[in-house]
Amino acid sequence: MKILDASQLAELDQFSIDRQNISSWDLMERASKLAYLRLKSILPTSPYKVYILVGPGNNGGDGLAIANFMTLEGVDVEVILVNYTETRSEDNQSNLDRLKAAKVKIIDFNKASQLFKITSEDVVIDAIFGVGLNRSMPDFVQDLIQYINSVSPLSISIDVPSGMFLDRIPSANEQVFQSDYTYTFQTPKLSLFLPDYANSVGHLDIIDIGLDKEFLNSLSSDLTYVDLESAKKRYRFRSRFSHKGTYGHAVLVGGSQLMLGSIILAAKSCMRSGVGKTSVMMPNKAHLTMIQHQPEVMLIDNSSSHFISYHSLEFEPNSVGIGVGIGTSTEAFDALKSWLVNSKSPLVIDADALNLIAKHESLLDFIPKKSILTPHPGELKRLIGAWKDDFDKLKKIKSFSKKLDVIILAKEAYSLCVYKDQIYVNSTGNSGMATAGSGDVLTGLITGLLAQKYSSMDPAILGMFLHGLAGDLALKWMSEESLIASDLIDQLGHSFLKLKD
Ligand SMILES: NC(=O)C1=CN([C@@H]2O[C@H](COP(=O)(O)OP(=O)(O)OC[C@H]3O[C@@H](n4cnc5c(N)ncnc54)[C@H](OP(=O)(O)O)[C@@H]3O)[C@@H](O)[C@H]2O)[C@@H](O)CC1
Ligand SMILES: [K+]
Repeated sequence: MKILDASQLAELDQFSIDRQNISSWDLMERASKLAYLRLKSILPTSPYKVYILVGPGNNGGDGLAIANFMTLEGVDVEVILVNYTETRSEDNQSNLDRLKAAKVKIIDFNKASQLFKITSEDVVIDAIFGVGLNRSMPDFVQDLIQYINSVSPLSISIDVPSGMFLDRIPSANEQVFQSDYTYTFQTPKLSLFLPDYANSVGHLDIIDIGLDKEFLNSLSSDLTYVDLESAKKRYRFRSRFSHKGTYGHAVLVGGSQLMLGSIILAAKSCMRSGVGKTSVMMPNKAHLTMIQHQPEVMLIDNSSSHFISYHSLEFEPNSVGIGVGIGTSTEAFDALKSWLVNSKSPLVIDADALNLIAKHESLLDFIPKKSILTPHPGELKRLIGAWKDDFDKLKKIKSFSKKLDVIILAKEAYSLCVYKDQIYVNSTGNSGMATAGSGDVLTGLITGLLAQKYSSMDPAILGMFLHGLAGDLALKWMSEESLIASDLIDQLGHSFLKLKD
């Protein structure tokens, strides 16, 4: 699914209105009705009061329309008109007139107004600013948002939390509404996925309001939200007339004296990726353990019992994944260098291989083009340097990717797969996956997909999607707390099945 900017969203809006021969008011009514239906399912069962904070624009118009639906169903609603400008949009005005006629309680809230009192038992719907926010909010709106955040009622934002910009992170003294739920319309917005906005979005729902799909697809955007539909398009069905040679030979290189589990996890995950063959180079003291865990795996001669060895393959693998558990010793550095120098095709590079590259910049020159680097935030920082905020981070990742011609998969709550100017945001995954070994499973999976000749960014994009989906599927049987990396491997088969539904 494409991620659009504010002007594209307005264009899409207008096109859909014309094509469907409806008014903008009809579209607002449709969007608001759908948001209200979601809202209904999360409202408290005990008595509650709803405050709807409404700006003078179309986001406020949505809020007023929702107020109407709630009133019709007998909910105790109070509308607060947050008047940050005197210009009220036409649809906002029509909705306001309708509410006034229905005698709903409506209060004006201006620069000079006193803050009204709410409690944590109340429900607050935020329709102050939507995607139209284009400059710092006036102080009295900031104060209002700060107050509501401090009380922490059940909070729902319409389209985006007020104070969220689509193209920048607010400064330290700017407020952003902190929602428990955000109902965004039609297409997600990049800021909703960025860690700098983590406290503001809450549970995200993307509501299809029936805007024109054909026109949406025709809009050009470097930003994509990887949902099931877009993952399915990348998946390749297997042919009955295939053999193990069809699906490639993956090599995984990893492990060191005290870190041997990671390479075992990566190998097990790789075996579940659909790859034809998996060979592993790891310290020889754990060879037997590896085979006991996964007898399908083949071993590559490795003379050291503590470290990985140099590249000395007598065959050309279809992919190599290197780095998990290798440590940052001189031996690991030398071995890594030999793998980088001697590999003829892109590598999957993770964990300590990334730390070694960050520490020894001379290694950068040897990274094969189109390699996939999978840093977690700490590794990313060592690699590209500290960033000012998430937009600055994206800029730095893009320029690193362009400079080295590599794909960066930045592991986050919403992982980002970046190649040059293109950004793919993952939709799957959960907090239970923040656990040791989770990254090793991802490395194994991507290495296995890369061996199957999935083109360009597909191994990274599909790998990140399937990995997150495995985590989500695991939660059907267990809690986030109890999820461990091995559970992800167990669910990979179910993840693949979803792609075939
Ligand atoms: N796209 C869709 O599919 C649909 C969209 N819909 C809804 O419309 C929403 C977008 O509405 P919107 O364009 O009217 O903008 P909104 O966020 O209400 O802001 C209002 C105005 O405030 C102004 N302004 C900006 N910053 C300011 C500041 N700091 N201080 C003071 N003023 C400031 C700025 O005007 P300006 O002053 O720049 O001329 C801006 O226009 C969208 O989020 C969604 O909820 C749905 O109804 C249906 C389908
Ligand atoms: K809002």
